[in-house]
Amino acid sequence: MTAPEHKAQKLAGPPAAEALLRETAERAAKLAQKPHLSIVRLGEDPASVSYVAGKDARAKETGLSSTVHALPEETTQAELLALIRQLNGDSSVNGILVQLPLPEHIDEQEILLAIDPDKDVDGFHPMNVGRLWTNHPASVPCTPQGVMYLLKHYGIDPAGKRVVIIGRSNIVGRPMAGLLMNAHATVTVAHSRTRDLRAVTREADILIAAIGKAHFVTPDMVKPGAVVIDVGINRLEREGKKPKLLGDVHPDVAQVASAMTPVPGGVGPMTIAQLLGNTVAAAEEQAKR
Ligand SMILES: Nc1nc2c(c(=O)[nH]1)N[C@@H](CN(C=O)c1ccc(C(=O)N[C@@H](CCC(=O)O)C(=O)O)cc1)CN2
Repeated sequence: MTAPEHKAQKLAGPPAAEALLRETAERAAKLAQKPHLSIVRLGEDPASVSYVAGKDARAKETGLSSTVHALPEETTQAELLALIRQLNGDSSVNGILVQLPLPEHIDEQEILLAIDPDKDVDGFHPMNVGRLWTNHPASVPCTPQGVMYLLKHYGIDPAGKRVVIIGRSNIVGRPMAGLLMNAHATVTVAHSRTRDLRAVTREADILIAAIGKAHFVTPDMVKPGAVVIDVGINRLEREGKKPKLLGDVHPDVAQVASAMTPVPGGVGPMTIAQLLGNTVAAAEEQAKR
């Protein structure tokens, strides 16, 4: 007789995202003014078009108002800066988000720096990055903050655990490390120059993959019983069909892990829910003034 194969618990994103959206809607309803989110998008990249449409629709369903500024690809740096300054000065706007990636001719850092830190609902402004790293977080990037919510939703406490994050991007890896350190985890950030990556990842009680390479994490890289969080969304283009979405983690890892997020339907839905949470939090702070 063969032993039954171990299958990890599925950490599904939608129930956690719905819980966060319900809390966010309740908080929004308590404010005298509907919180307003301004979303800026340049060009017609299909993924960005779809994410921005999702943000706009979810905002309205959650009792916020939102405006999408869909600008042509060839918008200049000066024109984009002028729009951001106008939104900074508009007291009816509580949150500003510039969808990434931006076209190559735009200096992304200058744009993110121009957003009023109090309206920076993406948490990308250096002021908000500093607040996170000094353990006084204000606005925190939506995907890592969403991962923290997801872990809590499923009763997974990172305190005292060994956490390995693969990837050091400003959107996920770095802020994820800050949040987990603030939550009392022992954190390692691995990346393309890490030596003997497999030995490092096998130390993890919680392994977070945010590399952007389809099925990069294989079962031999995972300690049996670890929790695995897959932040990757890799689009596999297919002739005449919608692109297939693949995570950074190979599905066979479910035979080794105790719990694992799927792709799609894992971390992805948390990003938009957390963005709306950040927008309501910004509106609450602004209402105190
Ligand atoms: N200004 C920002 N730009 C980008 C961010 C961000 O947080 N701020 N993150 C990503 C993209 N992103 C939101 O913008 C995002 C990614 C994934 C999802 C999501 O719901 N994914 C679903 C699958 C959706 C699909 O079919 O494509 C899932 O994983 O289940 C939402 C938002 C880069 N840019």
